Amino acid sequence: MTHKETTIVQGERVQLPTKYGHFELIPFQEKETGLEHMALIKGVFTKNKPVLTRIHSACATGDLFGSLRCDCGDQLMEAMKMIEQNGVGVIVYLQQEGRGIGLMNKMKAYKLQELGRNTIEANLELGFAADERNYQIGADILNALGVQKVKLLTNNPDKIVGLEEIGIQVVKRVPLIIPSNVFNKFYLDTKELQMGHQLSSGKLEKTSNDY
Ligand SMILES: Nc1nc2c(ncn2[C@@H]2O[C@H](COP(=O)(O)OP(=O)(O)OP(=O)(O)O)[C@@H](O)[C@H]2O)c(=O)[nH]1
Ligand SMILES: [Zn+2]
Repeated sequence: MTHKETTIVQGERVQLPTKYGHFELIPFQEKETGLEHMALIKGVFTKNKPVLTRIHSACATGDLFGSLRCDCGDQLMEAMKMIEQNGVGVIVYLQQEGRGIGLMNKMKAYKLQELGRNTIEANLELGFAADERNYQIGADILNALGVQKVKLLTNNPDKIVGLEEIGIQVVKRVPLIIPSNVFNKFYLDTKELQMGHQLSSGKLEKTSNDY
C-alpha cells in the first residue's frame, strides 16, 4: 500500500441526533479545493469488518428540497434509516453536485432535459462526460475513519469499480431502490438502461434485509 500525503483536514466530531436516528458527524475539508464534505457515522467500526457505507453525491434539489426529478433525497433518507437499523455504518456526503459538474451546470442540464434530452445527452451537450465524479476524496475520508472494507449502499456498478480502483474493498453491494414517480421515471430509466444502474434486479434483492 502506498502512503500519500493527506488530502483532507478532519474537523470536530459532534453528536447529530436526527429524525432517522442518532449519528455523529465529522466535517472534512479538501486541502486543494477548500470543498467541505461530511461523514455521518453510526456505531463503532471494527478492524477488518466491512462497514455498511453510503457514498452520497450532493444533490441540493433532491436532498434539500425533496425534488421528484431524481431519487437522491429518498436514497439519503433510506440509507440513514438502514444504518440506524443496522447499528453501525457511515454516510460519506460528498460535494459532487450534478455528478461533479456543479449546480449551475446541473441546472443547464435540467433545462436541456426539459427540451427533451436525457440526462446523459444533456451533460454531453454541455461538454461534460456523463459522470464527472471520481471517488478519491470519498476513499480518503473512509481511510481517515479507518474503513477499508465496505458493504456499499448503491445501485451504481461504476461507483463500486471507482472505489475498488483506489483501494476500498467493496465486499457487497446493498441496493438502495426508490420507487419511481411520474417526474423521475425517464431519468431512472436512462440510468438503468444507459448508465448500467441496477434498478429492476435490485427490487428483488431488497426483499432481504441481510446486510
Ligand atoms: N448532471 C446531472 N446530475 C444529476 C442529474 N440528476 C441528478 N444528478 C446528480 O447525480 C448525483 C447522484 O447520482 P446518481 O446517478 O443519482 O446516483 P449514483 O450516486 O451514481 O448511484 P447510487 O449510489 O445508486 O445513488 C448527484 O450529484 C445529483 O446532483 C442530472 O440530470 N444531471
Ligand atoms: Zn438528485
